[in-house]
Amino acid sequence: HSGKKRVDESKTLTLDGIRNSLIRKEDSIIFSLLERAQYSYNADAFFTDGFNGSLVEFMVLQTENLHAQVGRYKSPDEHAFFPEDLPEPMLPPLLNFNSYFELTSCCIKWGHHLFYLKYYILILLQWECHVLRHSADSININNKIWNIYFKDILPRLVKAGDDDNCGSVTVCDTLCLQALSKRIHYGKFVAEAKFRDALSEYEAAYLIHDRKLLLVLLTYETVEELVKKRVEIKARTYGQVPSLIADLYRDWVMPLTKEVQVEYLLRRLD
Ligand SMILES: O=C(O)C(=O)C[C@]1(C(=O)O)C=C[C@@H](O)C=C1
Repeated sequence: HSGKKRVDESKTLTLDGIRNSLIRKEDSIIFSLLERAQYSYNADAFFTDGFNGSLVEFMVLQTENLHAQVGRYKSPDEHAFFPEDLPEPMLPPLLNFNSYFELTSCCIKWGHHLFYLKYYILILLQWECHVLRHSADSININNKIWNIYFKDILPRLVKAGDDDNCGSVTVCDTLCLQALSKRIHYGKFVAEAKFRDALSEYEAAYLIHDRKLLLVLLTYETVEELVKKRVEIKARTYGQVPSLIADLYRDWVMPLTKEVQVEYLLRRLD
């Protein structure tokens, strides 16, 4: 029994489990990119007057503002594009090892011992689920994702020009950016699983801070081929630009996921 329990508990940390999670995230990415592909580029949505920002910045910031209030960006697999401008959640902190300390100070301050008792218990139950190292919090490549999305991905995906759909376009862009960011930053979990599977190799590369070696260690060409093929097949069932979406995966999505992995592994033992 105990053997089986160990396997169950570690299921979420295995590379296979994490790869399945990446597969599910593919659907949101493909679907939101194909929705966006119905509209033209609509540069007006990205025009910034240098003071108020662009319509799409407004949309992403306001969406993040709302989601932050229910604690979205306290989760280790969520990364905001405008993290510095977000409000604290209205809900009690969600339950991981780090929030134990926030919670303690909160309780001392307000004396809500009973109210928070259930959260203390849940924290203890979830102790094991704290998968990533603390240094993971400092990795957020959303600025890069933003620039690549507007400069490289969109121009390949959509027609140039305007079709007077600025509003719809900003909604689509927000969804695309969030889906891409979530998948790419999931690289942290992929890297953690790989590190645990091959401690000594990754430790050796970490010690000499060798980015190239880390990249070689974490790259699986055959898996990348499979991902590309699968994305192409999925995109074909929805729309007319299957190979383009697969190419975007090859050129941007997978390389950025690997970049997050390298960054994570470089800080994993700090
Ligand atoms: O599945 C993995 O091992 C990953 O690291 C994910 C991923 C990807 O982005 O899909 C990235 C690098 C690997 O070469 C293969 C695939």
